[in-house]
Amino acid sequence: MSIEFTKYHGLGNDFILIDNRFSRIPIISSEQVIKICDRHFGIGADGVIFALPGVNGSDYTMRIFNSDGSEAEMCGNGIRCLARFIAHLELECKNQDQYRIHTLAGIVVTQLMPDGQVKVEMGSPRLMAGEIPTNLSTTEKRIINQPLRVGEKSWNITCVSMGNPHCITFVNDVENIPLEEIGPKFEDNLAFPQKTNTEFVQVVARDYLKVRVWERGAGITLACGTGACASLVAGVLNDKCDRIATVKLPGGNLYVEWSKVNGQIYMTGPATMAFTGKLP
Ligand SMILES: N[C@@H](CCC[C@H](N)C(=O)O)C(=O)O
Repeated sequence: MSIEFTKYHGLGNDFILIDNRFSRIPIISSEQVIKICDRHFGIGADGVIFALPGVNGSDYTMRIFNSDGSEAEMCGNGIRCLARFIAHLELECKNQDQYRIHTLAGIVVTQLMPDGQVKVEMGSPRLMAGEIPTNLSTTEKRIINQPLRVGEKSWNITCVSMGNPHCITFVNDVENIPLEEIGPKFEDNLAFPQKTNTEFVQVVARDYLKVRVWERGAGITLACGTGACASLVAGVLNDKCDRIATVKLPGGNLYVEWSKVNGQIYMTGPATMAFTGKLP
């Protein structure tokens, strides 16, 4: 039986989406994920996303696997793509523009906007060292602007979990960061028992951040939704930015807000279908 897939991207962060609504177990294995994500011998993608049936009152469940076959708890660009994919699958059955999606990081609510963008209620950031998780410690148990030795130098880092781990460091010129060289050293640093995503953030203005990302399990990507949210949170915690900002990534812009009223993070951005196909 060949399996149909649809390729989507959110600002160039690209995913293979699979309709898994009729089984509670992903219908392809981690080994197959690695194969189909390969950009030379496969379809090519930063990850694979499965749309599974909902649990506990949610409409659907999202499972996301990175291109190295590891499973992640959450994916910001991916969940926007999933919302569009679900709307496409449901066409003519339902006329819904909001979905409650169960993820390994909890329930996330997506809203299809009239202009084609997708707004996502991402939940609240988690800041305690054990929630990241990191084995770094401070008296107040949050890791904000703390030194960490990575490679040849000491970096001041802030740790934020958006359900998945993020390590954020502020730099003067994000274009000058040797991402390929330093990214893996952050990802595999012993301070992060479940590895980490890493964001290098240049504050251009209090409402404008320029970010480059090294993703756990995927390497350099053109954008990272959870990374954009984590960068804004780190910016607020370090008093470098406001609670609403445009986050410019190599693939384009995301709009992120950390609500003072309910502590939720809202992220808005595009989700684009590229093509469909069948796995052999
Ligand atoms: N690109 C994603 C995050 C995907 C998962 C990440 N690599 C991890 O392992 O946590 C996003 O847009 O958030």
